[in-house]
Formats: sequence, structure tokens, C-alpha cells
Amino acid sequence: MIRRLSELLDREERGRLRRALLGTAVSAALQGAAFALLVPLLRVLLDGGRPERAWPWVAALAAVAVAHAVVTYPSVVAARNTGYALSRSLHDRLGSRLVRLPLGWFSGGRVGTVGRLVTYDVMNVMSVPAHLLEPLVRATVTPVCMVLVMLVADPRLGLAALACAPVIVLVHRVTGRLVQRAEHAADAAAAEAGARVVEFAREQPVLRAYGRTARGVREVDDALVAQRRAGRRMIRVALPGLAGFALTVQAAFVLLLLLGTHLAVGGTVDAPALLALLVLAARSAEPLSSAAELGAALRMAGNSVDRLQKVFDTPPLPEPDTPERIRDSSVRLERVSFGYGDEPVLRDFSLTVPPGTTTALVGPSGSGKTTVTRLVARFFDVWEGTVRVGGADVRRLAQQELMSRLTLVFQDVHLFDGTLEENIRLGRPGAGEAEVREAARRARVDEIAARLPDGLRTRVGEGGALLSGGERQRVSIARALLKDAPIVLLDEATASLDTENEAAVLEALEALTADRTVLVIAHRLETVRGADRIVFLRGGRVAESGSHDELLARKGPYAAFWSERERARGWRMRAVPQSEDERGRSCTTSS
Ligand SMILES: Nc1ncnc2c1ncn2[C@@H]1O[C@H](COP(=O)(O)OP(=O)(O)OP(=O)(O)O)[C@@H](O)[C@H]1O
Repeated sequence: MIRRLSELLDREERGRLRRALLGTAVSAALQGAAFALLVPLLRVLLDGGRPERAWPWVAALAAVAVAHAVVTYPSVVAARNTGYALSRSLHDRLGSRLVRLPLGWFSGGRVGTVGRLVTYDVMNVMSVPAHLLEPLVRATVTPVCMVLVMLVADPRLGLAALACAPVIVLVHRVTGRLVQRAEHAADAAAAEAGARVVEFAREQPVLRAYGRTARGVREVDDALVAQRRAGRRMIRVALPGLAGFALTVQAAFVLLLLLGTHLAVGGTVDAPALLALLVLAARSAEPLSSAAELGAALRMAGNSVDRLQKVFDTPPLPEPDTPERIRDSSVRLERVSFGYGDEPVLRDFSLTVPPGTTTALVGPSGSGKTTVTRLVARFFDVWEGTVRVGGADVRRLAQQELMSRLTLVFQDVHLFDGTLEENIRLGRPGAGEAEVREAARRARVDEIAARLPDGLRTRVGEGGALLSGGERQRVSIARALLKDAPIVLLDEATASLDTENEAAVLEALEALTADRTVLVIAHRLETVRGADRIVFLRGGRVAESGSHDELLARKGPYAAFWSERERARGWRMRAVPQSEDERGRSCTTSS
């Protein structure tokens, strides 16, 4: 474990850990020496005759006590500091690793586990040097000292104590393994129950809307019952294990006591020495008894190190040694194949978006439209083929260079729990106040700000929860406008917005996409019609491509798709009887 911890520390901190370890070992040995000094001291005191002969031993005991204090203090401080350094170092490493991991790593439910890594796992690992190191070293060094002293004072008692050691170690191993298995099951059940409770809370609106609260409760209930069962099983296994180990330690002590008494009765060991040795043995039994609990804590820390190591071992997207530069604002995919698992999602996929033009990706759900935009932004590396931005293979570009040229406006807008202004400024942190206000005006965020108590300085809540979906989108577009990147990857919202938001979002998007290279996952027929080129995807391939008129004339899959959408639009317009005014609005919202 110490070796694994060392691997997580830098050179200086490794040195500090070694010093803490050495200091704690010396401190435990000095404690053992203090107990060892009890043997001659008690012998002199209980011998009758001349108690003044005890003074040198008292002086030696005092010197050892002082030395113990002098050594213990800095080693405890060093151990605590190593714990803090470890937590700092783990947070730094996690932070720098997370920003280099492929963006795709974060999709697929991993976000929740990051929170656990940063808090629970880092705390577990830092507790090893900060809190477990000292009792662990004492649980090892003190019994060793005791055996050495006994061997010197009375080899028969020493050998008997030595003979108990393998039994104690064996029982420790066996109970440890049993408890570990039960711990794993309890840990998995606790994680499952936690996930079900979070899901139940998060999905309340859906569960209530469909009258499925009972089903939701049942799933949570089942998970909690399973957790309780696993917890009980762990206690059933752990308690006898812990008690069995403590019993073994106590049995060894009683054995020594019996042997000592037998020797004393036979007159082969003097009573004062026996008394001192038994004090020493009793003192050693205490840290040894806690070894089982320490072992459990150490195992938990080991599991945490494993989880952290898994993240550290995940390879980041490789960065080129001599990165290329982006030459223009074109986007090109050349014979790309890519998939998330074993099956390819995109097959032999090619696409060119010349600078300053708009290409609309259209196709049935699951055909791979979002995947195309993810590959352009290098969330993942392709299996085969090449993705080029500005003429350069994205694998040959520095991540920062690529990201500086792209603006991503996706459907699931996330805002940070800061002010409107801070959220917009994220687009270009160095932007001046006037630039932020201009971006807010163009995305019509100023209208939102005017309604809020502190204007642009109003906080938006976690994830932007205090704003409506459309308002959040307007903030994200203002952010994108401020960034002013030449290439825009846009996933048009499918969720219907209210009329005011829709008009504002469309106006803001127009400002964002004007004169830029745009790759848009189009849901609105108006966007599709206005695109320079339409690429129709089916099953991860380009089924056909061309302008709207060309594709309609071809009467292929796009024409079928288009008439299907038109029919749906007509149906919607007829299905809702409206006033003249509302009818006009419905024409713009339905698509
Ligand atoms: N992170 C992921 N892990 C595993 N599979 C994924 C992941 N993201 C997408 N997929 C799968 O890849 C396929 C293509 O998905 P993609 O999101 O690119 O399609 P899409 O055309 O954008 O669909 P939609 O219009 O419904 O958004 C789907 O079968 C989807 O289930």
C-alpha cells in the first residue's frame, strides 16, 4: 500500500512520507524500549533491599520518554502533511487528467462517479498517511519489540510469543478475506441503492405524469432491501471475524500468562520480571487487536486507489508533438468509420463543408448525425479515415487550437451556477464588459436580464435551473457569439419553444451562423431548405446529398423524408383548431 501511495506522490512528498514512516517506526520502537525498561526497573523495585538502585532506570525511562515525544511530534505532523499533500496531488492529477480525457469519456453515466472519486475516494486515500499510518506501524512494531524484549529477558517466553505470531497472522488473513468479499457485495448494493434513489428523485415528474410512482417506489424499495441484506450479511461475516481475531490475540496473551505462571511457580523466572513481561504483552495486545479494523480501512483505501488509478490509466487523446495549424474554416470527413462499441455507427462516411457554407445533416433517429459532430470536435478518435478541420487532421491539432475554432451549440444546454454575465463570459474570458453586453443583446439575453432583479448579475442556479429551456439556449448562444469562432456545430432544438423564445432563439442563431461554416443537425424544415447542402444519413452512411431542390427532384429517401415531415406539419396545423393569430404562430413552431 505504501508503495502504491508513493506512486501517487511527487519526489518531495515521497521523501516526507518516508520520513513520517521512519519517525513513526522509531517512535513505536522507543515506546517498546520504554516498556522494556520496566523489566529491570520492576526487578530492582520489587527485589526488596535497595530501591535507590532504581534511579538510573528511572532516568533512562525519562530519557526514552523525552526522545519518544521529540520523535513522535514531527512524524505525526509529517504524516498529516503527507495526507494533505496526497489529497492535493490527487485532486490536481484528477483535474489535469479529466481535462485531457476524450470528451466522449464523460458520456455514458460517468459524471456521477467523478463526484465520488473527488470526495469519498480521495478522502479514503489521504486517511492512510494522515490517520492509519501511526496505528498500523504501532500494531506491527510494538509486538515485534515485545518479542525481542522477551527473547532477551526470558527466551522461553520469547519463543512462546514468537510461536503465536503465525497463528495470529493466519487468522488475520482469513477473516480479512471473508470480510473483503462481504464488503464488495455491500459496496455494490450501496452504489445501486444510491443510483436508484437519485433516479427516483430526478424522474419524479415522469413517474407522476404516468402514474408510475408505485413502480418507482418498488424499485427503490428493492434496492434498499438488497442493500440492507448485503449490510446484514457483511455484519454477520465481519463481526465473528473481528471477534475471532480479538479472541486469538487474547488467547495468545492468556497462553503467555499461563506459561509465565508455570515458570514462576517452578522458580525459573522471578516474579518482577514476569510482571514486567506481562505488562509488555498486555500493552502489545491492544494495538494488535485493532489490526483487523485497520486492515478493513486499509482495504477500503486500496479500493479507492484502484478506482482512481483506473482514471489515471485511461489514455487521454494523444496530442501531437509538433501540432499543425488550421489553415481555413473548412470541415471534411474522409471515409470515416467509427462506433462506440464493437459495431460501427458511421461506415465509410465522407462529407465536405467548404468555408462559409451551411451543411444540414438530416436523417432518421440513430442514423449517426450527433456522432458526426462529435467526431469533428474530437470527442473520440475515428477507427478509420480522417477528420479534417481547416485542412488539418484533428489528431495533428493541439486540443486548444481545435477548440478555439469551433463553437458547439448542442441541445442539452448546461449553465454554471454563476451569474448570467459569468455564463456568457465563458465564451471568451478576456472579453470586455461592452463585448459581453453586445453578445447578450444580439442573443436577446438583455430581455431576460431586464426581468431579473439583478439584471445580468443575477445567478442562474445549478445547471441554469432558474431559467426556462429557451432562455438557457439564448444564454448559450450569447456565449457562442462572444467566442466568435469561425466554425459552428449546431444541434437544433427539437423541443418546442414558446413563441417568444423561438423567435429570439432563431434570431440569435441567425446572428451566430451568418458568414460562418455551419454543420447543423437540422430539425426545422426552414433550416434544411436554407442550407447550401443537405446530407441525408441512413444507417451511418450518406444515403444521398445535394441541395434541397436537387434532392426533391431525385425522389429518393430525402424526398420521402421531406414529404413525411410536411405531412406531419400539415397534420399538426389542422389538428389544433386555433384563432387566426395563433394559427400564424403554429406555422412557425411546428416542424
Ligand atoms: N455515448 C454513446 N455510447 C454508446 N452508443 C452511443 C453513444 N452515443 C450514441 N450512441 C449510439 O450511436 C448511434 C447513433 O447515435 P447518434 O446520436 O449519432 O444518432 P442521431 O442520428 O444523432 O440520433 P437522434 O436524431 O435521435 O439524436 C445510436 O444507435 C446510439 O444509440
